[in-house]
Amino acid sequence: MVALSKPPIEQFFVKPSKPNTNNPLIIPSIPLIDLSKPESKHQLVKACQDFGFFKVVNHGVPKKFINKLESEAVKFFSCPLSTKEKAGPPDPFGYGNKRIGRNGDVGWVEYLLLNAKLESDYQRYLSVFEENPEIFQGVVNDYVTAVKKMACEILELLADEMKLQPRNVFSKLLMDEESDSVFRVNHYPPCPEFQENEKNGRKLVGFGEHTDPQIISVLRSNNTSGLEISLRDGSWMSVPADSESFFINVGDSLQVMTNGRFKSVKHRVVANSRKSRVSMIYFGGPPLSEKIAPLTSLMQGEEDSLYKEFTWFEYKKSAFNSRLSDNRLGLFEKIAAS
Ligand SMILES: C=C1C[C@]23C[C@@]1(O)CC[C@H]2[C@@]12CC[C@H](O)[C@@](C)(C(=O)O1)[C@H]2[C@@H]3C(=O)O
Ligand SMILES: O=C(O)CCC(=O)C(=O)O
Ligand SMILES: [Fe+2]
Repeated sequence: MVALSKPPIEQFFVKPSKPNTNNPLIIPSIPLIDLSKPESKHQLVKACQDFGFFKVVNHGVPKKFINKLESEAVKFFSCPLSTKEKAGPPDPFGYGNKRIGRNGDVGWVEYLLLNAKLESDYQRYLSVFEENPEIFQGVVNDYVTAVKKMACEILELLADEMKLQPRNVFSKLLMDEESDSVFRVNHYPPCPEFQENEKNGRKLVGFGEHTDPQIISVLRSNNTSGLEISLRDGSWMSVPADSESFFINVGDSLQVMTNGRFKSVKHRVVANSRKSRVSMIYFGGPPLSEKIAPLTSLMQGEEDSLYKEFTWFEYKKSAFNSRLSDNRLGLFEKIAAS
């Protein structure tokens, strides 16, 4: 078990939310997409429109890359706190513990936030790994390269199905040398002091509700559940963990580029009092100078753009000044004329 430093436990309680009002006979389920099947294109578009979230199998990411990264991550998080803190605080990259971002959000989580650029200098974090420090960098590079390839394939299938030209209209933003993508490894340690509260139906915030600002996020976790997505009626749906699959979510920037057709899904993580959860997420983002606006080729007839144009730099700056649960895109929405 990993000992994390203080803050009162009440700060980590999930606020009560709306009960599920869906017809219990039509329980929504997470779309499952087999990337090896030709019908996946159509299913991908539907999942991005209906949920902004889906699970993929036959993803092509080698199992050995996933296992190696998980074992390096577990090794890192098992180090004494004083050792891990040498890799922090995150500014924006590095080791973080309980504090998420710069604006007062807290969660029962510790994490490593890294630049996803392969040539990034991880020296500050590597010094923690006294033996063979270069192994960590190699393992992250292999994993990120494979996951980015899968993310690009998904984005190209989406563009194909929507008849967008060129088919790399989204994926080229991740492939660009200047792509501003981030990689994060989260560890939610068990919290035995919370067991009593759990009996009263309380939940412990691991990572508070939010949407991801980038284009696309690719998540893989161990077999401890905790991830929840927000449904249209405002209720929360728990996503059963599956360490063999990847979970994909639409980010704010893709919502804007599709003029709201695809939904940037609100999600959160509830921590577990008994089991630890380890997740790794690749956030595929565009270059800082990239203009983000609805694609003209997608706009039909008199369709108005729902968003003011912005560069990724502008959006990112504004996002990083916001709290997790803020509606970040709100500032960039055009007010419809009445
Ligand atoms: C509270 C915050 C943490 C975050 C930056 C922000 O100000 C608002 C967005 C947050 C988020 C969510 C998705 C990713 O985990 C993340 C790295 C990102 O790009 O936006 C985090 C930011 C963070 O942890 O610094
Ligand atoms: O750790 C997880 O499972 C999800 C975390 C998350 O949503 C994030 O880091 O943006
Ligand atoms: Fe997220």
